[in-house]
Amino acid sequence: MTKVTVVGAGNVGATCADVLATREICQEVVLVDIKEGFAEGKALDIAQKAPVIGYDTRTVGVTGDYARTANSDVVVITSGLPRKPGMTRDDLIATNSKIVNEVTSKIIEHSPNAIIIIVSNPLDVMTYAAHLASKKDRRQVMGMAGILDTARYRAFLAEALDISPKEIQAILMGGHGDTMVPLPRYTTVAGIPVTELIDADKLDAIVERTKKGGGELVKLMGTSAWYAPGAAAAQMVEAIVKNQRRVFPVCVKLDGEYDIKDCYLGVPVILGKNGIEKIIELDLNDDEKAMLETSRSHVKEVMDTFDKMNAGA
Ligand SMILES: NC(=O)C1=CN([C@@H]2O[C@H](COP(=O)(O)OP(=O)(O)OC[C@H]3O[C@@H](n4cnc5c(N)ncnc54)[C@H](O)[C@@H]3O)[C@@H](O)[C@H]2O)C=CC1
Ligand SMILES: O=C([O-])CC(=O)C(=O)O
Repeated sequence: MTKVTVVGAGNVGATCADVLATREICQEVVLVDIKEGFAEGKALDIAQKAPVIGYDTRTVGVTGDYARTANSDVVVITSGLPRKPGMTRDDLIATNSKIVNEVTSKIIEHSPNAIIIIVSNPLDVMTYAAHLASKKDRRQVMGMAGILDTARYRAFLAEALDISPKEIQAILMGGHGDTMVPLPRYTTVAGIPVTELIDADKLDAIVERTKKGGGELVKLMGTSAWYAPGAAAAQMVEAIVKNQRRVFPVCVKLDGEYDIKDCYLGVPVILGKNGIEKIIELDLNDDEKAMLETSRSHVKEVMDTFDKMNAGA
């Protein structure tokens, strides 16, 4: 039986659980929250949708009962505060690092073999926090951001070109923030380089909109997005539990790849039953390397803030 736990039954966690169940990605989903009754309610609602839509996945909700999460194959951590208008993702570090530390330790106690996917922000540094707390191999602790960021980029391109978003293949690198590095040189429309189909200035505008894509939604809604993020995390779970070996941008600790060490950044990987099966190293040009370095140095600064907070704790 494939069992997946989603910690945090808020907007992103509940959406992820709903996609996992609706698409029958696993047999059982356990939703956990600290708000009394909240996860139970969300799980019951998803279970009651099953007869209408027609799916078999069982959905269970618990309040802080980690014993019920035991022997999960994959755990998605979405617990933590979302940002409000005027905040950056990095502003969430103090609250969310405590939550991610605590939750990861409890998860590992009951599911030592689980592959962990972090969603909580600031994403790259929360992946670092979970990796430290779990003491697991770096291939088994990863962050979800790149699928979401490329989905935004692909959606904007599809709209501009008036074509199906399914036709757009893209990859993107770097931290999950305004320094992310979309890669138009590696973007195609059914195999046709996107640069042959769209003017450079329009493409530049789409790249800029993508970088600030999370903030655009926060401004519109007063809190951050959940449909695309929840679905993106579920897509990573699917690649792992079905050993699909799909290629996605995923946040992982770099250990010499791209000449970067000890930093958590989004890079193209092959995702399969062991987690990160392989990191793909692209032959970046000088401009792309410079953008990746800017992103690395920003993430490293936030990692240093995390280290200082922990040293003082
Ligand atoms: N990586 C990415 O691309 C994205 C990341 N995010 C991040 O995901 C996180 C969740 O966002 P939302 O679901 O919108 O927030 P939300 O506020 O709707 O849900 C968060 C849930 O976490 C729960 N929680 C807090 N502490 C907990 C603990 N110790 N144990 C279990 N549950 C706990 C809360 O009770 C709440 O139900 C935020 O940090 C947000 O910034 C959101 C969208 C995209
Ligand atoms: O923008 C936020 O705070 C949430 C997030 O990471 C995203 O939607 O990309």
